[in-house]
Amino acid sequence: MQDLVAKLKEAALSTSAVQIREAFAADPARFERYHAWFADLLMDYSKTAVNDTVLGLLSELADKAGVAIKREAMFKGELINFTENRAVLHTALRNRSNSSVLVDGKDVMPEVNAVLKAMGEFAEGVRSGRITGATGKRITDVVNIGIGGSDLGPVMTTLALAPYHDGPRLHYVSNIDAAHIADTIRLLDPETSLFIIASKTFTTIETMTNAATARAFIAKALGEGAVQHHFAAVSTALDKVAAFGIDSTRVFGFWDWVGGRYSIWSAIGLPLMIAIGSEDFGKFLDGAHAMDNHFRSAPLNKNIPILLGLIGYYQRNVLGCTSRAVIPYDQRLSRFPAYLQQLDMESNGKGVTMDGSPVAGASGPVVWGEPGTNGQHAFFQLLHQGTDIIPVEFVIAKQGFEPELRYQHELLMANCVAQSQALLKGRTLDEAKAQLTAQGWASAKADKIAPHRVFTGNRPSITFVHDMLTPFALGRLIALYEHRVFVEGVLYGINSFDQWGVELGKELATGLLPVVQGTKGTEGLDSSTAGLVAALRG
Ligand SMILES: O=P(O)(O)OC[C@H]1O[C@](O)(CO)[C@@H](O)[C@@H]1O
Repeated sequence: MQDLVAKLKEAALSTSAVQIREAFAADPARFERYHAWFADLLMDYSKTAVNDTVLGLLSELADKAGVAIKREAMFKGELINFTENRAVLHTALRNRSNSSVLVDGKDVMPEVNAVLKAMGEFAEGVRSGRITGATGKRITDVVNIGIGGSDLGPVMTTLALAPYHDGPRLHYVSNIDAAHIADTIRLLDPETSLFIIASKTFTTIETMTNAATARAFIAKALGEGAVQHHFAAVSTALDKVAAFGIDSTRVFGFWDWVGGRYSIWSAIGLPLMIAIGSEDFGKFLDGAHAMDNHFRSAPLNKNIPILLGLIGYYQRNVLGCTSRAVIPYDQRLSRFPAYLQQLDMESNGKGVTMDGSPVAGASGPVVWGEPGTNGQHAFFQLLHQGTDIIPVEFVIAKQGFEPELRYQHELLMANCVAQSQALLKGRTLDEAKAQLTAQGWASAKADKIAPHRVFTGNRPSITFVHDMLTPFALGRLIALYEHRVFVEGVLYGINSFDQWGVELGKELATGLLPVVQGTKGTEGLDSSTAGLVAALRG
C-alpha cells in the first residue's frame, strides 16, 4: 500500500505541475473523460486534479486494499464491524429484491419486511386519523425524540422531501438543552401530539431525559392512562422500551447490525414515513437499493461511489486537504452537510487501523457545508482566496418543485455552475489589473489593489446533477455517500463502523454531573475543569 501511496504522491506532483486549469486547456474533451452517469445522476469530477495515471494508481490501491472483497463481505453480512462483533447491513433494510441476507446463518429479510409492514400500518393509521390521541382527536403533530443517527437522518430527509409532506407536522427534539424540548412543547396541544422515542440503545441520556419530560407533559395534561396513546418507540432494546411503559404494539425494532448513522432506512425512518406516506418511503428505499446495485456491479471507471471514495482519499491522504465542503444548491438539503458530518466523521475519524496500529497517513477529513447560494455570502471567500485548498462537492437538481418560479431555479443553477467555474479558473494578476484599468483606475492604484483581486484558481470541485430531489433521488444520494465513506474507510485501513471516540466524553459527563450539582467536590480534577465547574456553580 505505502509504495502505491508514494507513487501517487509523485504523480500528484506532476498533476499539480500541470494544474487543473491547464489540463482543461490542453484537453478540451476533459469533461468527456472524467464524468460518470448513473441513470439521471451525473458526477462531474473533471474539475479535480486527477489524470489517467492518478486514477490508474488509485484503482490499483483499491484492488490492493480489497475494496471489492470487503464490499461483498459487507453485503453478505460478514462481521466486518469486528470491534463490536457485528455485521453491517443497512443495505438489507432497502434490499428491494428481497433476496435472502444471512446473519449467523439466519435470513434477516423476513424480519426486515415485517417491521416495514408494521411501520406502514402505524404510519398510515396516524396519517388517516385511524390512530388518535387518548381523547379521540386526530394527531396533528409528531415529535421525534432522538439524537445522532436517531435524529439527523429523519430531520434531514423530512426537510429534503417537504414537497411530499402531506402527513401531520413533524418536530425534532435532540439536544439535552431544555430549550429544545421546551420550545417544541410550547407549540403543541397534548391531545393531538404523538411522541416517537427513537434510540437504538434506549440508554442515551439526552433522549431518555427528553422522553421523561415529554411523558410528564402528557401525563400532566391528560393523565397517566393517556401515555400509551401518545407514545411510540423505535429501538433495538425492546426490554428497555417496555420498562419505559410504551405499548408493545407501538414499538418498532431494528437490529444491532444497523449502525446509528446508517439507520434512516430502518424503523428510525418512521417519522419520515408518517410525513410522506409509506409509498413514497418505499421509493426512498428503492433509490438506495438502486445505488447499492450500482456500487456492487458497475466497473470502477463508471462506479460513482468508488470514484468519489478514491478521489476523496486522494485529496485527503495524498494532497493533504484536511477538510471538504459539501454544498447542496438545494435549500431543502440544508441539513445534508450536518447529516454527512455524522456519517463521515463518526465513521472515518479514526486513528488506528484494523490491527490496532496507528494509521500510516491521514484518516477522514472534516466535512462541512451549507446550502448555496447562502454559503456564497458567507464562507466562499475562504474557498476562493484562503490559503487552504478545500475540495468542494456541489449537488444540484435540474428542476425544482416550483415551476412557476423557474427563473429562481435558473439563477440557482447559474450560481452553482459559476462557483465551480470560478474555483477552477481563478483570476490572474494581469487579468485583475486589466479589469481595474478598464474600469478607469489609474495604473499605480490598479497595481496596488490588483493583488487583492487575484484568485489562484485550480481549486477542485465535484458536481452532482440529478433531475429532481424526489424520494428515489434522495435515497440514492444518501446511499452514494454511505458507500463513498465505506470505500475511503477501506483505503485508510480502518473500521468505519464503530464509534468508540464518543464514549470518553459521555463517561466523564456522568462523573461530573454530581460535581456540577454540588453534591460532590472538585478534588482530583485538573484546575481548568475545577475552575469551569466553580464558575458554572456560581
Ligand atoms: O440511538 P442511540 O442509541 O440513542 O444513539 C444515538 C447516537 O449516539 C451515538 O452512539 C454517538 O454518541 C451515535 O452513534 C448514535 O447515532
